[in-house]
Amino acid sequence: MTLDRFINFTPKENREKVSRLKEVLSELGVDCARRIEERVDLQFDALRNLHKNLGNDELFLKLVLANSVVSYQLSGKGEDWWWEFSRYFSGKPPEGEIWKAYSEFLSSSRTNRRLVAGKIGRLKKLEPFLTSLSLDELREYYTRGMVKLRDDIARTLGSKKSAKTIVFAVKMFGYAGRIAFGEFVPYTIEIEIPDDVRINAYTRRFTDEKPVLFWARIARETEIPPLHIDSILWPVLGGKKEVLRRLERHCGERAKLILELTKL
Ligand SMILES: Nc1nc2[nH]c(O)nc2c(=O)[nH]1
Repeated sequence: MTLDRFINFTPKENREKVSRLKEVLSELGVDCARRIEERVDLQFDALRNLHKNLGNDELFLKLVLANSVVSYQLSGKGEDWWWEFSRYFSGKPPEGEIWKAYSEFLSSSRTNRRLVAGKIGRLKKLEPFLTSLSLDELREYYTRGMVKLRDDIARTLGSKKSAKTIVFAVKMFGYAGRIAFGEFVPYTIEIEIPDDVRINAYTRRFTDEKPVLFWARIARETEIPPLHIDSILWPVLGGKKEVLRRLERHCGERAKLILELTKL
């Protein structure tokens, strides 16, 4: 029996704000999340650029997984990191082991300079898993909803299934799968939101509950999977001017609702 059962922990939350949050999210829905992912999120563009330049679906998908598991403690904005990744490997595709290519890449990176030894260690652990995968197996992970992918990466790295980089790898693989296979597979409700600094700070406006638990509940109540909620929130919370311009250009009337979320 855990201590939680003895302590009556009721998270404090701002009910009015949470109620409006749910109304806005429900009105936007998964369709709008998809539009933001594909037309507004600069990370999606970075992946499209890499895919075009590599001309190799299998390598592309594996690089996206590798990059996701070292996407933490960045020294710049996530959008800039994914573009740095895209440009670097467009010009210098790895010819051998991916972790070795990262030793060189991270030593010159502007946006991912911290904890480099630990990040290379994670990539070394991931390497046999990536090497073992064929393009058909990667396709199967994608078309079956990516839960097995999450479980297999978590086991390989010895991480929790809800760890930020694990669920984030699923998010980015969802982008990459769409680009490589030309088919949209929605994220499933059981995969948690990546609990990064942006999402964590935003969650505090509504509740003192753990972000992952809070967004899992909001996901159930709005029927929008947490990773799609992340896609609605994350780009606009970054406040990049280019993102705001794209939002106005591609989301029409719904841009106002999305911007309202940033003011809650
Ligand atoms: N929650 C999210 N965290 C991120 N970090 C990063 O580099 N990209 C993301 C993202 O899309 N969501």
